[in-house]
Amino acid sequence: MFSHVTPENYEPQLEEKRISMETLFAEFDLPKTEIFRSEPQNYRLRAEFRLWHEGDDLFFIMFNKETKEKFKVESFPVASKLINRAMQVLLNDIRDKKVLRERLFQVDFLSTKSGELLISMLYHKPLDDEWQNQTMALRDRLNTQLGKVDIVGRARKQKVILDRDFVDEVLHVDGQALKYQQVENSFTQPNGGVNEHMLSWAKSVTQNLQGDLIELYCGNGNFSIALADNFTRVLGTEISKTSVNSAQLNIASNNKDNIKIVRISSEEFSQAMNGERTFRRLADIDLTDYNYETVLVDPPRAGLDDDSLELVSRFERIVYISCNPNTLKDNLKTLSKTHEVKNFALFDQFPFTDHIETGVYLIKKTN
Ligand SMILES: C[S@@+](CC[C@H](N)C(=O)[O-])C[C@H]1O[C@@H](n2cnc3c(N)ncnc32)[C@H](O)[C@@H]1O
Repeated sequence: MFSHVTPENYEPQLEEKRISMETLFAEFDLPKTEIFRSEPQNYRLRAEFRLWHEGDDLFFIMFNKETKEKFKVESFPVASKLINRAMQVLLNDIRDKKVLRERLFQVDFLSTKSGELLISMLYHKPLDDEWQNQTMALRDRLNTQLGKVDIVGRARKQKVILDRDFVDEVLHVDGQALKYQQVENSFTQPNGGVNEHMLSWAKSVTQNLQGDLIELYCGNGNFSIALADNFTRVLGTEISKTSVNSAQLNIASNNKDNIKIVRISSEEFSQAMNGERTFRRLADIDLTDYNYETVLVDPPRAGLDDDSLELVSRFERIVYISCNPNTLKDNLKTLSKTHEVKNFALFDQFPFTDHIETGVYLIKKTN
């Protein structure tokens, strides 16, 4: 199923993406596409598998997107080496342990470049003390074989954390080591190496801008922290409580004192900026005090809603990180009326899939 995921096939698939992007965006006056490569294999830091039980045996399975048929996954070449090792060690360990394997239907792995691993085990049964005792022993065995491993158990209305439900990642950006807490089940960029390229690219396009940075969809502060030194202040906004909590922690652990993060949706933030509504969550922040020249957006696949798009179009400079070329194209139709694209980058965050990550830097037209 994954025989095409080889170093030899890497460049041709990337070239296909470059051509498809340049065709899709042909109507815009774009600069040359900057290309940022991934490792051809073992680049994905998170992976989720269903479990298949057959008599006394159990396997990881995935489903064929076209035929919907299940297939057995013994190794997953796009996932990190640590995840591949953990897949085997975990199954071999729990295969003969009734309490651990019974009614286990999914396992999620979250690994880091820094060598940590969090395993989430999802069950169709309540998790009792016996399960917890056996899982602690499992965690200790995995620790001796795999390094720093944590396990979280999930069942209906239940989440059991043994020690931690997060990993600590370290990303290297232009010679700086940046620390990020990444919590189970919250958004993190899946390809750590390409994420480092994205952060470095965003740093380079915003170098020497000064002023303040307003950021929509800031997640755990991935860009906020990497870009903080380029700006006087950073104001990040994000809807997920878990990600906002991580962002606050990450600001402290990276010793940044010029970043504020607010838990607010981009739609609500646009309303606050337009003076249409006031929010208690923004009570400590004087929105009139910020310099609104540079904005960074990294929206989900749906792209920017109309109000956020309108808000963003008021800024002099826009950094737009996109994981969906089609919604990016729609949004660019509006933004290119007022802004010119200065940089256009393809980040190969998802090799051997149809997904394409893009970075666009725009500045306001002078007329
Ligand atoms: C593609 S992720 C980017 C996160 C972050 N910039 C990063 O690099 O890790 C999109 C983020 O938008 C958040 N989000 C989704 N819908 C939102 C909304 N309506 N308003 C604000 N944030 C939203 C998600 O929780 C997620 O953290």
